[in-house]
Amino acid sequence: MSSTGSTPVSTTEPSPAPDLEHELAAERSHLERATAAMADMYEATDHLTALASEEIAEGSKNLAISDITSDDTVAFALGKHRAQRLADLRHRPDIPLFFGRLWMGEEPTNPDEDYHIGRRHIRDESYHPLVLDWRARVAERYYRASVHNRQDVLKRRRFGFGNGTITGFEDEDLTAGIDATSDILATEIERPRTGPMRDIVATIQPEQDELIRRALSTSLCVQGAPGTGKTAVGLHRAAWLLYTHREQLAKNGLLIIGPNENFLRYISQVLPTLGEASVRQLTIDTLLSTQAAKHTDTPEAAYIKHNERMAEICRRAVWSHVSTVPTALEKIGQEPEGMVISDEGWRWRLGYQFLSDLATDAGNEHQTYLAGLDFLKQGIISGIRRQAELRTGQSPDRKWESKIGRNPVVKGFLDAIWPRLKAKDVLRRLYTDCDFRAQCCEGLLTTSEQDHLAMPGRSLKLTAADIVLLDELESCLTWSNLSGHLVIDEAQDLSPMQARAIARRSAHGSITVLGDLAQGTTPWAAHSWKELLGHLGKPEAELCELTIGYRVPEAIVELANNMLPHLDVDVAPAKSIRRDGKLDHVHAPNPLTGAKQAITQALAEEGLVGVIAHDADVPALIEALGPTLAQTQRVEIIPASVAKGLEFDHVVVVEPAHIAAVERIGLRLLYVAVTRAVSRLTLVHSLSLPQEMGVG
Ligand SMILES: Nc1ncnc2c1ncn2[C@@H]1O[C@H](COP(=O)(O)OP(=O)(O)OP(=O)(O)O)[C@@H](O)[C@H]1O
Repeated sequence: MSSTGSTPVSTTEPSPAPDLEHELAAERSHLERATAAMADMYEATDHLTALASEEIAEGSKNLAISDITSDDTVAFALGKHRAQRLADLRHRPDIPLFFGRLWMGEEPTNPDEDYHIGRRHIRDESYHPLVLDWRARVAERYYRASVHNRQDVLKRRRFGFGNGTITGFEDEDLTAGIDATSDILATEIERPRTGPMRDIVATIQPEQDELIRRALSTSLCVQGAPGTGKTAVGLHRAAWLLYTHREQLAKNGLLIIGPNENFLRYISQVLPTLGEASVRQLTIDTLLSTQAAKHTDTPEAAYIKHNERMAEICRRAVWSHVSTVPTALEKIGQEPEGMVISDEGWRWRLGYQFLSDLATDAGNEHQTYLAGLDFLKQGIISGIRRQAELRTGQSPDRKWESKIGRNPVVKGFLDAIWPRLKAKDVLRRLYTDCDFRAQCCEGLLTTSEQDHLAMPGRSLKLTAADIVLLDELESCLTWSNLSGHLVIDEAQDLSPMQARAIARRSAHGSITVLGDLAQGTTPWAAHSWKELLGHLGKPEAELCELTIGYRVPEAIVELANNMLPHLDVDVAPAKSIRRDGKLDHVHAPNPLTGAKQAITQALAEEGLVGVIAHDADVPALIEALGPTLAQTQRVEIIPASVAKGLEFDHVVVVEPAHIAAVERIGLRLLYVAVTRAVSRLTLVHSLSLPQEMGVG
């Protein structure tokens, strides 16, 4: 295949070689036309939306604040839409308007169709497409067609770009029957990382495209070794879903959930460059509001609170408040045979059997506590209404019904048999009432485990795990909100209880779960996707595995694969498509001085340098490096616990044995750290390297 240098080269052309310079000039002029057409689209959008806003503003003149009308709401929405649309149409010279071209048909010399493929649709004044959005149906062939399955494609062209202009292209003749490799793809994958994550829209691989374009109704779980493109797939899937199901998702929402703010910052630019600036990207803590926690659990308490057994304990804690009919009748001073309700001279009787059947149905047929209470109340009102209809021959109205609902006997009975509950009160009772706790935890937690839930005093000191439990309790009381589609990255780290909270937010939607069991570093990290998918409420989700590594070069992948058998998970190792890259290990009596030298050397090359150390070693490292190195734009110092998902051209891992020594998860933290390297990895150590690394 051709190279992407400043001169275009084409090697796989079937027929007489075209005049490449002439072709390049034609492509550049197409780029100019597309750029001009996009500027026209910008102008037209600006003009139209400004007119509509003016009209609405004119109509709202002289209105008082209290007169806010639906027009004002429309104006607000329109303003927001306008800003987004204009931002999307604004030309950014650093983002090429197209990256590929497809010729389709049967006759290689006379194609029927010819499309340029880019990040967004661009049309000329007569609505003729100049660039097709990569998400359009026909563009799928750009990613999937091969010599083995041509899908009507005759030729595929990939463009090389530099400084906002086309520097070259390479052509692939799909009718020639020979597989080809792409220099443009290789260059793109090996390009130095200079900032946040980029989109991969120009070089999406067939196995990735397969996942990106899976139907909205399909829930997917993508397991993949480090650097196999899981995050990239998740983000491009989000963009594809929004394009294909815009209206539906505008109503029901699409959310991206990531492990921490660092990670969200790193991925934050991908969707906006794909024209999707309004997607909400949240950490799991923001989604569940756990940052509001003012207190911290002991590790033992946190572990128990995140365990799936807590789901049943919460269920019992709520439903155990339901009393029996005889107890409730006694409590409100009524006879065991039933309840007598007086209302404006009338006396209505509801017998024991009627009440008992109603209470049983309320418990059996309603999955939430408050829905059960409502069913019971409505049942009592209907029972009385039926008697009223028989006696008076008339059907009472709604006003009468709500009066009966407020009747002291009816209210007293409902409070006694089915007291109104608040999630916080239930949690407080679980933590402070020893007998109640024992009753709810029976057969689920040992007594010493139960003790970790105990809390002295009456005031609830909420921890992050407590907030997740409140969410669970809340869901036993009433239904939570639902969402259209959720993309959950680094999902292996979710606890069963966090997964259940997510499940409640996507009960009627679908999800894309991305992760790597080998990178699980929370105390409750998943060991099996099947189990986690069950907690996420999607046991039927399709499980797929990606194994081709696009980030980590072969020599470093080999090191990571040495560690894999020691990580206690059953996942496939990565196969890197990158033959470049360098792995060094430097023995330094003082690892801080060694790190300083390694960073200085790393800075001699292009790209970002990530320095990863045991969390506790980070302050000393920053001090040792001094302000010049520690604050260099190209150097980032990362505690091992938050390195997940990130990548750097050169990674310096400081004292790997310290990281590996972290209880239970040390080796996995080290596995994550070494797999952040795009080109070069230096291991700086004074202690012996952990033997699981299999390094000399
Ligand atoms: N088809 C592709 N073309 C070009 N670059 C790609 C492609 N697929 C993935 N990459 C690049 O490979 C790197 C790794 O991708 P990504 O972060 O999505 O992997 P991951 O599987 O989520 O990794 P990890 O498990 O380590 O977080 C990124 O820089 C991404 O842009």
